[in-house]
Amino acid sequence: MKQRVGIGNILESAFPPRSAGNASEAAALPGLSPTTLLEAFVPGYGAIHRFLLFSFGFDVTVLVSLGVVLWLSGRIFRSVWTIIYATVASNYMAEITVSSTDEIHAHLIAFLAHQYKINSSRRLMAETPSKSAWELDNEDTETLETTVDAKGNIKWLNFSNQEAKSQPRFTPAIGSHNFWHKGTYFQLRRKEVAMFDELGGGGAAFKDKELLTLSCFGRSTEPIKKLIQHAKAHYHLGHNAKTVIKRPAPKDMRRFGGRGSWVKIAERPCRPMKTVVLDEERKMDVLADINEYLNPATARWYANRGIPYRRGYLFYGPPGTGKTSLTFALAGVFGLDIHVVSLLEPTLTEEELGMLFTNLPARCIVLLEDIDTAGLIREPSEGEEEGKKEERGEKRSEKDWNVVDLTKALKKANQLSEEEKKKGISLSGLLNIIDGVASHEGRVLVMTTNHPEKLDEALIRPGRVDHQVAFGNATQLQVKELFERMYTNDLPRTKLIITHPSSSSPDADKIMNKNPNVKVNETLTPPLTPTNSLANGSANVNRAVVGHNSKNEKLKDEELSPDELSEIAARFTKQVPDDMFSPAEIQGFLLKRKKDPRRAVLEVGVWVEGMREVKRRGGKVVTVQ
Ligand SMILES: Nc1ncnc2c1ncn2[C@@H]1O[C@H](COP(=O)(O)OP(=O)(O)OP(=O)(O)O)[C@@H](O)[C@H]1O
Repeated sequence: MKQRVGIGNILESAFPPRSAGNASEAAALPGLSPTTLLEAFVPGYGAIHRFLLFSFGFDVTVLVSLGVVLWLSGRIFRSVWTIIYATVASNYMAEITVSSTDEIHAHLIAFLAHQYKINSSRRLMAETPSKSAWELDNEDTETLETTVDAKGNIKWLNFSNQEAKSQPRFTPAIGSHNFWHKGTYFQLRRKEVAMFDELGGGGAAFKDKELLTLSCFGRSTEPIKKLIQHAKAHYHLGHNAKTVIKRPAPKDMRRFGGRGSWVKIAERPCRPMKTVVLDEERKMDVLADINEYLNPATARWYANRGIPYRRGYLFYGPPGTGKTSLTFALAGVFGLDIHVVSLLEPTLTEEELGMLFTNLPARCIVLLEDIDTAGLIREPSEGEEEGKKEERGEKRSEKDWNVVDLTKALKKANQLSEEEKKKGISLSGLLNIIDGVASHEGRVLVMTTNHPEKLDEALIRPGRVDHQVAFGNATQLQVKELFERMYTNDLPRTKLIITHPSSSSPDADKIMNKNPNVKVNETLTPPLTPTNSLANGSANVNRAVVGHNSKNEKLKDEELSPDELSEIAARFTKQVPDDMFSPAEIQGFLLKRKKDPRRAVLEVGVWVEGMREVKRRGGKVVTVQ
């Protein structure tokens, strides 16, 4: 019979168990000693034990027993701790949970990412933050320059490694974390939960949602509320001089309702009101009107008189005359977010639009751009429909119907309903949402259009549109203003760098208090492409960068005094006819000569003639730029 030969067997035969006759051994290893127990559970343990005992005089059982005792104690301690913690947590701890569908979640995560205490945690999650050009500009420590080598080759700016240089953001990983804040000990639990989410069309799927639970000792949630408030303030601190633009969240997120129905799509520096070239009186009218409306006392005034607290504005005029620009400047002045809605979005239904309006913040601007192209459909009344049929000669008696007609009619009805479905929002639906009984109060609604004459009367009746502002092509005065604004010397670029609360200066609160740990860093205005230095390089390079015109080379990048600028602006303005070009067109012309006002003066005559010709022909492709 074949015998199994293993290491255990070999050791067994080499170190057989002592005979029971050995009295001292028997006393040391009684029937239920740890060694016999281990022998029962671990095959071959006895032989190993004897080998180590005989060879090195080392009783491994002592070590193993110690390990088992420690492991058992650990288990017992953990179980006891869990029970104690659960008892303490349920009786002596307060907690607040935040869902990732709410913006507070983002505020808290951003705050915790900044918290040096969390940063020192051993379990972090690395995220690639998406940053806008403005944020990158604020963070750039070095100012890039375009340089020219000895051979006259231009070294253009290159951003190929910008992704590599960008700093990841570290946030607390999924799990538990502890930290101190303002003398309070907090526990943070971050976890993902799968939610059963019904999708449109009868489908369903599991969706991940994150829950953030903050807890602290004590029966009051006050410290957590303060922490959340602090996180919110911290988040908004960097956004004070920014205008936040939001749009409806994707369809499956909108379903949860709440403030998560809107998502931030952009955040840009506030547009100063003075950069919008518009008749000063008209501008002041709008500003005063909105200022009056937003005053908290006005809400009471409206309520006392039973007037719905809503205000609508219609900005109308040709393309590129500043309708959107004024909306952004207004948002900056009043510190409001802009909620942009496109009524052409195919997935947006009337109910959803209504829900989106009910989830607007108390004060905000809602922007409905190009309302005339929004494809709003006015449901025809029965009379109108009959009339149309008669016009088309479609009216006939019931007897006239045959099977072919019937099939055609059914097919058409199906197609129509598909089209209707795609259109999504009807005029009556929109009217209801704007000022129906359940519609939101407190918002500023701005509708823009290039064709006010195409709008339905009902849409712009007082109550829906309370203030209309006309925009037109630039007057000569406005042309001068645009010119002067383009060539006014920039003030030194002032960068506000909020220093990251580091371990040496850990107090993030200093940022929140009015004694901020804020470093104001003055740097020069961004460098110009070195056209002057290029002039010393090869003639080819010079032409490539400078573009054309060599006559005014010596005048480039020259700083103009206010008097000189005003004089050049007057010469420029004289050549631009009143009310012919939109501010956007003039801005486009000037932008191509943004470092060279005198060149703009020299070339504007040719440009005006060329553009006049293009407009006369009704063409779209410009021959002069
Ligand atoms: N009145 C203005 N003052 C200053 N800049 C203007 C003015 N009008 C237009 N611009 C400039 O022209 C560009 C387009 O302007 P804007 O989007 O505000 O025009 P709009 O009237 O909303 O156009 P559209 O009807 O096509 O939406 C912007 O870069 C803006 O700076």
